[in-house]
Amino acid sequence: MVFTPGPSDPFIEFMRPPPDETPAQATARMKRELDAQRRSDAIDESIKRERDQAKKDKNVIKVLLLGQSESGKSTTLKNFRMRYSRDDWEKERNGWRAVVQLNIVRSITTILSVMESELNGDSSAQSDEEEATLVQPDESNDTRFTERHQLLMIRLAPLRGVEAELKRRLGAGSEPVHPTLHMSATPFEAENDAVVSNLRRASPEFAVRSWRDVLDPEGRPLHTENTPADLDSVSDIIAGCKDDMKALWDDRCVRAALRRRKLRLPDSAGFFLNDLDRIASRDYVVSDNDIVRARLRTVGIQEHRLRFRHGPFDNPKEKARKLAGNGGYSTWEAAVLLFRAAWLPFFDNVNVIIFLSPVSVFDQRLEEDPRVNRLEDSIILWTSICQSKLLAKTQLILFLNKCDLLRRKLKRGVQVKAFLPSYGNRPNDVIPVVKCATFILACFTILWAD
Ligand SMILES: Nc1nc2c(ncn2[C@@H]2O[C@H](COP(=O)(O)OP(=O)(O)OP(=O)(O)O)[C@@H](O)[C@H]2O)c(=O)[nH]1
Ligand SMILES: [Mg+2]
Repeated sequence: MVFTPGPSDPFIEFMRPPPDETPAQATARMKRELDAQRRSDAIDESIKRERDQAKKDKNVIKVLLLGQSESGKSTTLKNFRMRYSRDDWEKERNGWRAVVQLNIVRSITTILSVMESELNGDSSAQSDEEEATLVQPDESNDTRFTERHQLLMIRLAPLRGVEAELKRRLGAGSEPVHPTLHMSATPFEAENDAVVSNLRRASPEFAVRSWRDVLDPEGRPLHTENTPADLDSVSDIIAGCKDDMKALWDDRCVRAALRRRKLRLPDSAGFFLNDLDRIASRDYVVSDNDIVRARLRTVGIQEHRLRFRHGPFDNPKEKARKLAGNGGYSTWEAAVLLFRAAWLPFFDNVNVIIFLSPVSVFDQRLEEDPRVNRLEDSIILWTSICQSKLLAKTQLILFLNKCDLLRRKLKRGVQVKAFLPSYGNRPNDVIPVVKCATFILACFTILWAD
């Protein structure tokens, strides 16, 4: 629309074409005016779009899921998506098959490596006080490996190739990630990376930037070279090894060797060896529970949009207002951040932070920095978050998870005070341990609330 001033407009004199204007000059002038008008319309349009977006954003809650590696960020997000983003969940279901298969194969190859070390006479992990209490009374020389075990190892050797193949496929969509400076055990500020650089060691765990990169909308791994026949060949080998895998996992010599090396596979991420009958078959169908339990280390930033009929954190009054006001939906934007040094830029405009702190890790050390106790690392991270001025208006939510693993660990007789002397003589039970962790972590929120 071209602007035409009215006769009383003071600008009319400026806008009036010169009396001696030639037809060519008139055409050029009109083109200039049209261009100027187009630019002006475009600016108006963009202002309108921004206003509309700002109105929509009022209903968007920005949430960050934070926590150390293996704290359960991806699992928490999966639980939300399973419930609130069911269509996408269903589309990705088959894509998880390769991840579960990789989890199984990885457990088996871990066992094979332990057997190799034992047969080569490599010394097992140093025994300590805890381990001494865990050694079975009947554990003796008859738990040594024999020719039968060697035969099992030979028959299961093809699984090493399957592991490499599955990694190649899953990595193809997202480029596997190698540990870097930013994966260190530090608070999230980057300058602390230098402190632990000399202690860093390579992490053996396969990782991808985002699980969405490896699951296409059709529910199959993204890698274009993967044909259904390729996928079937992996399933065939795994199905063919089922009985041997079961024999390996049920073997008492194997269990004894794992105990000697302090490897508790059932408590480790992505453990599926008790489900071999169901999973190691050609027609395996991935269940919801399998997806939630499947372990795929993610080291990138993932952003997801979830729509809630009413927000998960709404109070009843707010809920009623939303139901009346905008059709009852609010959007929850979740980002899972992993590199600690990458957290800071995302703190701007974030409404909620859900911080995951596993309580079962009091006796574990970080893989990326074996100096650091995992529970202490969680406390350091949480403190950094509570102290951040950028988060002064952000709601902080603390999830203490992995209580089931804590219960199992305490039941086995592992003593909290052996790892955290300050725990003192409090009872070695789940509730007191969780209360104690809550107390310590809550202290920081209160301390820095001002
Ligand atoms: N038993 C038990 N396992 C859990 C719980 N929460 C998470 N897990 C498992 O812990 C493992 C690690 O969880 P993830 O969600 O992958 O952890 P993450 O924080 O995303 O880890 P990174 O991707 O390495 O940063 C997975 O195998 C989960 O199934 C829990 O409450 N109990
Ligand atoms: Mg993850």
